[in-house]
Formats: sequence, structure tokens, C-alpha cells
Amino acid sequence: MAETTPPLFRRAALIGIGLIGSSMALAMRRAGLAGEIVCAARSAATRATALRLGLVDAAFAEAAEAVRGADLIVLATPIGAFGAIAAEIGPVVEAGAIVTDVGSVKAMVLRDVGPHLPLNVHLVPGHPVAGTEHSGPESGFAELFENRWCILTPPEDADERAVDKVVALWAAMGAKVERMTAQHHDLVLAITSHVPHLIAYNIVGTASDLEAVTQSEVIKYSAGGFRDFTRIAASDPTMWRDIFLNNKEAVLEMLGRFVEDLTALQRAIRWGEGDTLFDLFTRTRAIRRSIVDAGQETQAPDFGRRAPGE
Ligand SMILES: NC(=O)C1=CN([C@@H]2O[C@H](COP(=O)(O)OP(=O)(O)OC[C@H]3O[C@@H](n4cnc5c(N)ncnc54)[C@H](O)[C@@H]3O)[C@@H](O)[C@H]2O)C=CC1
Ligand SMILES: O=C(O)C(=O)Cc1ccc(O)cc1
Repeated sequence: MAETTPPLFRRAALIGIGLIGSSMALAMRRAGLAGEIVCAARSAATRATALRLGLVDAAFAEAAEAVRGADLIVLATPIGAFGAIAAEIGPVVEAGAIVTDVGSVKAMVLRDVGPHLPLNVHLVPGHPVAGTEHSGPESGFAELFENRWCILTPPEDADERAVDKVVALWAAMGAKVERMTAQHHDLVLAITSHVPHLIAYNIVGTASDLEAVTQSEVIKYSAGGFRDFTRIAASDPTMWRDIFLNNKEAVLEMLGRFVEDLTALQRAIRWGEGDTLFDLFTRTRAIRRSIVDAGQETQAPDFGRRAPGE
């Protein structure tokens, strides 16, 4: 009889089952990574949806109930909730279990989650750099992490076997895994993700506030660059509020540089310095091409709703 290898984890508990939690549930099931997948969701409607979609084997109202007997715990709520969830699960989490997360900011995980966990529990923070502007358990898809980066930011004294298991988890879901310090992660993501989202929120806000331009004109003529900004600016308000509040220093640093560079462009336009504009636009076009060539574009399957970028 052929021997079957046991799944990587006996029981995985997803705390929060929105876009990322549901995508993980689907990707983990597809790859047979856990014997059992359970979740915690505060609303009865979300628990019912998770069960109806077959995302999980059981759904609990309380995080402390979901983590009992789990050897993998994934925090997949907005990051502002991480500290309270860690305080709730700390007393009941199993010895030897791995606690990871998918939050978009990383230094705050070591700060807010670490102190609540017993010493025999392994904290390995992570961030899949993959997503869409959609939220909730119905927006997930198993392919979300394929060929996308997942950044792990374990503390210096992390248990290497626990780190290896989290690397194996993401690799089996199709991701490319990179390791760095939480501080470096937060600086890099401030410029590649957080400030771009702030700019999108701001430009859509500015356009909608313009008295001389009606709302219907904003919608009607949004085929220009504005349309791409509206996709980003449709991202979840709670999630993004928490990101800015928890990556304050790096975002303010990058925003300072952004404002300086914008001022230089403002001058170039004012003084008719076409070469300055042309040189920058040539450089940025090359960056876009290298992103496309590297295949770093998320294509959500069409579930009868608009795909990202449409
Ligand atoms: N949306 C995206 O594109 C990406 C998000 N992330 C990170 O993943 C995490 C989850 O984001 P999404 O799945 O997009 O959000 P989502 O809004 O789709 O799902 C979050 C879920 O957590 C639940 N929740 C909120 N507070 C809770 C609490 N205290 N206890 C239990 N459940 C709670 C919400 O009801 C919701 O079902 C965030 O920390 C975010 O920074 C990471 C990569 C990409
Ligand atoms: O939809 C998009 O373009 C995104 O940028 C998704 C996203 C949002 C937050 C993250 O931490 C990582 C990826």
C-alpha cells in the first residue's frame, strides 16, 4: 500500500475569514495542507457563508474557541484587531503551535501580538503581497497567491523549524517567499503600497470635492488615469485606516519625499522644463514594463463581478 504523507498542519485556525482568510482556506484545501481548517468570525452571517462555501470544517464566534487544538493559527483580520485577539488566544493556544498573520504592516505584530503569547508558541509574522480591492469571505480565490511574494519577518530568535513550516505553507500555496526584518518590510511597503493607496484615496476625494465639476462628470469621464485610482480607493476603509495608524513613521517619511518630488514636477511644469518631465516619464515607463514582465499582476477570476483593473 502506498504511504500517504500527513498534511503539514493537523488543524489550521483562521482568525478572520475575509479576502485573505478565504483565499488561504481555498489554497490550503487545494494543496492538502491541513487535516482540518476552522475559522473564527464575529458575525453569524460570515460563519454561515464560510460553511456554505466549504471554506472551513467549523466556524466559531470566538477566536479562543477556534484555536483550541490548532497547530497553525493565522491572524487574518484588520491589523488593529491583532492585539486584542492575541490577548484572547494567548491563554489557550497549544504548546508548540505556530502563530502567523497576513497583516500589511509588520513591526506592530511583534509589538502587539508577541507579548501575549506563551514562550513555547512560535510567532512567525508574514505578509502575502497579493490582494484586490474586494473584501469578505466571498471574494477569495485559491489562485490569489500564485507567483506573488510572501514576506516573512520572524524575530531574530525565531525557531527555524517553525519558520521553515511557514515557508513551506506559502510555497505550497504558490507564493515566492522572502525573509526580511519587520522594519525593512514596513519601509519598503510604505512606498510600494501604503503611500500609493493614500494618493488614490486623496485624488478620488479631491475630485469628488471639486465644486466646479459635478459628480456625474467625475464618473462619466473617469476613463483617464482617474479610473485606476478609483479601484484602489475602493479598498476596505477599516483595513487601510489601521495600516496608516500602524506604519506612521515610514509612511510620513515616504510621504515627505513624495511631496518634495511632486514640488519638483510642479516647478518643471511652471517653468516649461519639458526634459525633466520627459526623462521621468521615460524612467517610470520602464519600471511598469519590468513589473509586467515579472508577471506581478493579480488576475481575479470572474465570479460575475468586475475583475480588478477593469
Ligand atoms: N485586502 C488585501 O488586498 C490584502 C490584505 N492584507 C491584510 O490581510 C488582513 C485581512 O484583510 P482582508 O482579508 O482583505 O480583509 P476583509 O475585510 O476581507 O476580512 C477581514 C475579516 O476579519 C473580520 N474581523 C474584523 N475584526 C475582527 C475581530 N476582532 N475578530 C474576528 N474577526 C474580525 C471581518 O469581519 C472580516 O470578515 C489585513 O490585516 C490586511 O492588512 C494583506 C495582503 C493583501
Ligand atoms: O489591490 C491592490 O492593488 C493591492 O495593492 C492589494 C494589496 C493590499 C494590501 C496589501 O498589503 C497587499 C496587496
